[in-house]
Amino acid sequence: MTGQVVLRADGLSKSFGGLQAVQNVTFDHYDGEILAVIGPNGAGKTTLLNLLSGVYRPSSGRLELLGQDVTHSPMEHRCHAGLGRAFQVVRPFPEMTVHENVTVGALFGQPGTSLPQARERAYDLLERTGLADQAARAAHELTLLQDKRMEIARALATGPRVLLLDEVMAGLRPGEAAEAVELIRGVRADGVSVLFIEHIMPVVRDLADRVVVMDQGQVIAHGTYREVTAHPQVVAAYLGTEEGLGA
Ligand SMILES: Nc1ncnc2c1ncn2[C@@H]1O[C@H](COP(=O)(O)OP(=O)(O)OP(=O)(O)O)[C@@H](O)[C@H]1O
Repeated sequence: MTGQVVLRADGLSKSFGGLQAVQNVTFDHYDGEILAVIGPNGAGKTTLLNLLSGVYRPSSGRLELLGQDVTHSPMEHRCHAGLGRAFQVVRPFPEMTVHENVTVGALFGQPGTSLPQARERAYDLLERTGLADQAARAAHELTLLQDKRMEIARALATGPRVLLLDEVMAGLRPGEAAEAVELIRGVRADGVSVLFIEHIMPVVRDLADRVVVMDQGQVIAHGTYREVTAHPQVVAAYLGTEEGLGA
C-alpha cells in the first residue's frame, strides 16, 4: 500500500506494573485504508487503541497523526488534529435526543462552530448514518444497532480524518453486522480512514484492507486477511481460544 500515512505507530509500548500489555508495536495506517487490529483475548488491542486515542501515554515509542508527533498530546488535541473514536460500550447522554447527542460531538470536535452550524452538521450525519428519522427521539430509546450508528455519527461529528472503532459489532445479529459493515464502508468512501478492533472474523474478512495481528502485546503478523489467517504464528495464537479463527 502506498500513499500518505495518517497514523504511524513506532515502537509503542505500555506496561501496567510488571505486565507488558503492548510491546514495541509498529505499523503504518494509510490514507483511505480500513485497517483491522485483531488478536485473542488479552492480546493488547484495547490498550493499543487507548494509546492511539490518548487515554494512556506510552511507556516508550512514538505516535504520529497526519505527520504530527502526538505521542504526549491529550485526547482533545488529538481529536482537534483529526482523530475520532467510537466506543464499544456506547455512552450517549440518554435523556437528550439523538440529534442533540450528535450536536455535542460537532461542538466538541470543532472549536468555533456555532450551535446552528453544529446542529446542521449533526443532522447531515444522521442522514448519512441512517438515523434521520430517529433525530427527535431520546437516545435511550434506540435499538443496539441504532445506538452504534449514533456512536459513529457522534465520532464523525468531530470531523475526523481517522476513525478508531472499538468492537462496534459486538452484540449485533449477523444481518445488523452486515449493515454496520456497509456503514463503515460509506465512512471510508467519504474520505475517513478507519482503524477497527474486531473479534468477528467474517467482519474482518469483509471490511479490512489490511490486518494487524497482536498476541501477548506484540504484532505477530500483518497483511491481507488471507495472508494473516494462513500465517502459522497466527493460527497457533488462536488455537484453542474461544473465538478461534473461523476462517
Ligand atoms: N488498566 C490496566 N491495568 C492493568 N492491566 C491491564 C489494564 N488494561 C489492560 N490490562 C492487561 O493488559 C493485557 C492486555 O489487555 P487488553 O484489554 O488491551 O487486551 P485485548 O486484546 O483488548 O483483550 P480483549 O479482546 O479481551 O478485549 C491484559 O493482560 C490485561 O489484563
